[in-house]
This record gives sequence, structure tokens and C-alpha cells, in this order.
Amino acid sequence: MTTPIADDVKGAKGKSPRLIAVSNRTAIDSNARAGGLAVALWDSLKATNGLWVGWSGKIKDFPSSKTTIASDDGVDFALYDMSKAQYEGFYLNYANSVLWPLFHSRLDLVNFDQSDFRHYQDTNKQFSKAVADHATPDDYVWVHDYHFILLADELRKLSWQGKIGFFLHIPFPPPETFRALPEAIILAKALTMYDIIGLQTTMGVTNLKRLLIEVCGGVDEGGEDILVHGRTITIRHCPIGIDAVAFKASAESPQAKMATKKLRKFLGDRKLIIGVDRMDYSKGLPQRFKSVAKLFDSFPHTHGVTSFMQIAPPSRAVVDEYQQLRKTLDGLCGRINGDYGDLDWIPIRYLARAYKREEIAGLYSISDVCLVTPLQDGMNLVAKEFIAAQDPDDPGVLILSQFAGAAEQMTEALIVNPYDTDKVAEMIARALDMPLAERKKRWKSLNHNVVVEDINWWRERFFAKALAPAKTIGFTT
Ligand SMILES: O=P(O)(O)OC[C@H]1O[C@@H](O)[C@H](O)[C@@H](O)[C@@H]1O
Repeated sequence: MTTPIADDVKGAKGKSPRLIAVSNRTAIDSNARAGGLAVALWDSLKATNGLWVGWSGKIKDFPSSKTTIASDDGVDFALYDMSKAQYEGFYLNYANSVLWPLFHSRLDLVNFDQSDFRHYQDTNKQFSKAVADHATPDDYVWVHDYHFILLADELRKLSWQGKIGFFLHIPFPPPETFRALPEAIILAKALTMYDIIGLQTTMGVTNLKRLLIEVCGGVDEGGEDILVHGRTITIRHCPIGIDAVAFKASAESPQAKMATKKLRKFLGDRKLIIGVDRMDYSKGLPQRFKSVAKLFDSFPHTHGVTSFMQIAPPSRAVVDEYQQLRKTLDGLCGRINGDYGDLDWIPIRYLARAYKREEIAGLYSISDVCLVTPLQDGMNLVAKEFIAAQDPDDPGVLILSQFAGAAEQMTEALIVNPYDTDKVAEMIARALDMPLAERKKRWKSLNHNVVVEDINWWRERFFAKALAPAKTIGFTT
């Protein structure tokens, strides 16, 4: 968090325009602050005496109409407690059982229910009130992710005239998929209430522009702009990055060293293939496990000398599809270890729990191969973090799905189709045997991209041009 702050902003607390960030999860907890979004927002929030509006993480018996204000390191938080009905209807059902599967092109998993949409509308309204309670007309509101598509529309209904930006962290689906939503038109129209919308990939930009033209009668004004309902909206390609320097430092921290030492005791001098993902069906974990089984099947020389470690912290565990995924992975792992394991070798080490950022960074640094093979993914920061953590003199190899947003930037990775498990197995074998010169060449180019197009680059790209007085809200552009 080291972005220089414009001098004219320093010390102007309370007077200059502020950044008001809105996201379901916030970084009130300093552990969470190490993550990407927090890194990107923290300096600007601090410099502008900004405010972060989000869920408190608490679930109450009754809905609250007020937020609790908290402060941390010069940043204010307005935290909203959800009622049980909101938690279920808004978060579990509409956000995570309708929008999440639909935006990841899994129409087969979508559960539509009108009462859930009402909770989604209501929760967006409540959050917009929280913003309106604290914002002044010059402030800049930056909304994050699929939980709050309606937020700008609700804020405009409260007569808010100021700038509102939206960044979608997940993929934006083709209009043909989006239109399966019974509420497609309401959501599409609500998107037109933002001033700028940032998307992870060029494909996402194309999909959203097509939606606004085909469903909302928008007119392409050329470049990034679309004229729709009398307003010009900027649709910008902004691939999110990481704080590469800080992540490299994490990989060299004492906590990282302790984690690698612990693992080495069991790993010995075997080669390590690593995967780190939230336990989510979009991540292609069953296909990945099958690819690893095929590796052991087709390349017997890997037996006993190669281990695959999958770290998969459970997520949204009360949703049926996630429970089903857990069972599938438990079964596959047991089967593969049963089929291929030996007295002195466990082929798959499967850890369904979370580890600290530093520990993960350390584990990446000693891995020979990293498997990032989602079936659909907005960006996938594991790919970038793995590259940042490598030793330049002996780097590991990244195997990356063509369906991760990161594949648009990280073309020097070994790009795979995660559904083609035979081919993925071949790619793993190739990665394990890749000569040092090729590993170094690929890593150098990948690392250049990770370092240059980092988290600060992303934030400044989002705000470039669209916000005339960007400096006044603490950005360097
Ligand atoms: O917040 P959850 O449901 O635990 O999911 C974790 C994160 O998953 C990400 O992929 C989403 O883009 C975030 O918005 C979300 O916070």
C-alpha cells in the first residue's frame, strides 16, 4: 500500500471529495487487508478520509435499517448487519445461487425464485441508503461485484447525481446467457445507471456492450463509450492485478519458511504440483483431480517422485452444489490415493482448509508446477501470485486454463482446456520435465506482466480519464 498521494489531498481530510467503496466483504479485519481489493483501495480511502460500506459479517434475527460505524487506520467503515432472511435470500440464494452460476455460464445450477430477487432488491436498497447517509455530492462511489448490480439505480432513486463506478470481479456472460434471468431487463437497465463499468476481460467488455445495445437500445459511440437512455457509459477493460512486490516479500517471510519446512519433511525431494482454490464448482477441481490420475496412469515414471497438493478451503458450504462438490472431491481423492499410492507415497495431499497468505506464498515458492484450471474464472489471482513467488533462477511452471481471465495476459503459461483431461495430464508431464532455460524464459515474460500490470496499475486504469478530478480523490492519475 505505497501509492504516492497527491500533495493537495494530504491533510485535506473532510474537505476534499472522498472515495466511498461498497462491497459485500470489507477489510475491517487487518488479516483480510492483505488481499487484492483492500490493497487497491486502502491508500485512496486513507488519503480521502474515505468510507468502506459493506456487510458486518453478522446475521441478526431482524433486519436493521442502520449501519454501525467503525474506524481502522484512518479509514471509516459503515457495516451493515444482515437479517437471517437477507442472508439467505440476498447472499446465499440470489447472489450465490442465481448470479454466480449464471455469470459462470452454469445455467444448469441456477435456482430462480422471485422472493430471492426481492431480497436482492431490498438489500441493494439498504446499502444505497447507507451510502446516501454518508456521501456528499462530490464523493466518488465505487461499487464492487455481482452482489450490488442494482446499487447505482437505487442511489439515483435517492437523487444521487455524483459519479458511480462499478467493477465486476467475475466473468460477464454472453447476452444469450444473461437473458435467461427472469430479471434480465431490470438488471441490464440498472447497469446503465453507472458512469463507468470495469470488466476483467475483452470478452466481458464485448458481452456487456452487446447486452446494452441489444436489450437497452444503446448506441456504440466508439472507443469505450455507449450512449444509453441519454447517458454515456464507459465500459472499460481493466484486468485486476496483485501487489507483486509485497507478495514476493511474503514468500520470503519467516511464516513462509516455516510452512515450507513443515511440508518438506513429508515431501522429501519429490517434485511438487500445487493447486490453491476456494472450493467452488467454477474451479474445475474434479476435472483437475482426474487429470492428475491420468498423469499417474500414463506416465508411470512420475510414481513415487511427484506429489500433487490441493488446498481447497470450503466456501458457501450450506449451498447444495458446494456440498455435492465436497463429496465428489473427497471421493476422487480417496480413490486416486487408493489406486496409485504406496507404503511410502501419497499421490494427492488434499487439504480442505485455509492457510495464511504468507504460508501459501511459501508453498508456491517451492512448487515445480501450479495448476490453475478453472472452467470459468473472472481473473484468477493464484496464477499471478504463483509467478510472483518464484525464484528467478529456478522458476516453476504455470499451467493455466484458457477459461481464466488471466489467460488473456499470461500467454507464456502452458495454456490448457481443463475439460481435456488427457491433454492436461500431458501438459503436467511436459511441465515437470521442462528444461531450465525454457522455464526461465517463460517466467521472465509472465513476471514482467505481473509486476507491470499490478494492483495499482489496475486501479489507475479504472479511473483514468473517466474521472476528471481523479487527483482530488487520492489517485495518482
Ligand atoms: O464472499 P464469499 O461468498 O465467501 O466468496 C468469496 C469471494 O469470491 C470471489 O470470487 C467474489 O468475486 C467475491 O466477491 C467474494 O467475496
